[in-house]
Amino acid sequence: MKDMNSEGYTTADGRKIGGVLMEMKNITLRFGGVAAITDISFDIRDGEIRAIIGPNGAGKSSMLNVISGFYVPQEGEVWFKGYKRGPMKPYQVARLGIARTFQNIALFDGMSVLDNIMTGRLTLMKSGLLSQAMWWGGAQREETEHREKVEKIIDFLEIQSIRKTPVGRLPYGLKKRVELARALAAEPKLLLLDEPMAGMNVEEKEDMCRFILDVNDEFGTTIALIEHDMGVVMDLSDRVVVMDYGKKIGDGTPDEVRSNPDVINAYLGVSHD
Ligand SMILES: Nc1ncnc2c1ncn2[C@@H]1O[C@H](COP(=O)(O)OP(=O)(O)OP(=O)(O)O)[C@@H](O)[C@H]1O
Repeated sequence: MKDMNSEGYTTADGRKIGGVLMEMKNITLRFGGVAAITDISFDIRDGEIRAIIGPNGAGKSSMLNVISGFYVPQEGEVWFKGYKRGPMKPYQVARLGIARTFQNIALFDGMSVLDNIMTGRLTLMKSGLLSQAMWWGGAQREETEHREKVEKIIDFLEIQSIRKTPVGRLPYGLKKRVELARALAAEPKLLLLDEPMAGMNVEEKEDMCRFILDVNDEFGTTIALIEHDMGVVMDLSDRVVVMDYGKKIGDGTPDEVRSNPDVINAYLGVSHD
């Protein structure tokens, strides 16, 4: 990483990263007496791949849910695109340009791959039922545009051959790819990935890694992910936040994090599987 400032920085591999897209300021989140997150601050820069890692129960999922707007922290502030974000409904978050995948795949098993991916565009669709009835040509044109965008994503993620297959019949790795496709269909500015490699074999992990890098490169999508697999995270990410027992114990490039003694003690020295 070179010349980190408010305008951005340049990664070791020469990519230009922009200014702050999202900022978490002193976030504290409690469930009854349990503090899942204690006073954590960090930012996510425009165009970067940012990982949040940590042992079981460290608070990663809780943090992803704060970023996605699903949880509202008791203390602290969330800033996105220069505005302080208040409590929001999921569709409002989607309209802001934030999309996510889930650890336990959340797709419609009985529906085809294509139809599942189309659901990702729902928040972008202007035509409701009434306007479709009154303005049929316009609605058709809109439908065609949505289909074209979705077909582009299908090509990009190399899932043309399964576009008509019901999702329930697909192997796990492909379901994960379809979920990524659906999230991308919303054309997010910030894409949140919840343990994208969980449960995958080595080959599936390599594929997923390649697609995440390609999405970032091709669409310029900023990506924040939580992940257990240390190796994958270190290969993929520009910067990494490390959590342990709800606190932030490290934040920096993969190399910086790897050599941080607190991180080594809390995370790397322990087996978590
Ligand atoms: N809905 C909830 N109600 C009560 N406690 C919760 C809830 N969600 C999380 N917690 C607690 O908050 C702490 C952080 O949990 P969280 O799931 O965020 O960690 P994690 O790092 O994602 O763990 P894992 O890697 O096992 O998924 C844990 O002590 C957990 O038991």
